[in-house]
Amino acid sequence: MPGIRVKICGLTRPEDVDASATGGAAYIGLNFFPKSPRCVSIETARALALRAPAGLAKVALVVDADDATLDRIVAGVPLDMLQLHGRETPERVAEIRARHGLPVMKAIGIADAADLPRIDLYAPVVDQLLIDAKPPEGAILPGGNGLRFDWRLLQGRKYWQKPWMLAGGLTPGNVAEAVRLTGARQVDVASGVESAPGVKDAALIRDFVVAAQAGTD
Ligand SMILES: O=C(O)c1ccccc1NCC(=O)[C@H](O)[C@H](O)COP(=O)(O)O
Repeated sequence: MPGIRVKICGLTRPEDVDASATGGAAYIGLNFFPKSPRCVSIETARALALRAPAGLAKVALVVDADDATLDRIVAGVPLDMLQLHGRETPERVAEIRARHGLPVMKAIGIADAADLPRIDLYAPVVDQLLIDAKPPEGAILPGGNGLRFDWRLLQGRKYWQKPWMLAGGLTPGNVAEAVRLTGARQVDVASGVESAPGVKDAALIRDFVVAAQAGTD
């Protein structure tokens, strides 16, 4: 069985790229949501993406971005995937995927069982799904809040129609349990590997990747 693939989301500094690569991550996330403490400019994102070694996939995270914004990001940054973390409809997701020629991952917020059908709604139009905690009402950030949902909601549902990642409040201390409970083969983390918002911690990244693999033991 191949190992768990980890995405470290919201890198802001060159040393975060190095820590993700040496720590064994499979993906890095570059955040373009202006209100996020993890937001980077196109110039910074480009420098971070160019620093990533071959095999470390670069994912651009956007929230309800318009075409002009997406055009600038895609033209300026070498990318492997787009992550849509807003209220994009399935039609908009399909449009973005066709326009930019990049694989697209749609984030789906989960709070309770009533949210689960949205996964099947988006599955036909995406390359990957990011199953994340739903942000609380009125939250400034639609993701990256360090909140988890009840992982038991995903129990017994290992095989969606598309590859998927589990996210939301994961930490080095709980990711093994999350993997065991949900059967996730990919996990994503932002705040659980930070020493402060937007500041990744190399030791936490390393511990997180090791702990994620332990979930399959
Ligand atoms: O991380 C952010 O600041 C962010 C802002 C706006 C939209 C999405 C954002 N993060 C998306 C991610 O992929 C996070 O890794 C995911 O939501 C999990 O975050 P966390 O619970 O902090 O690990």
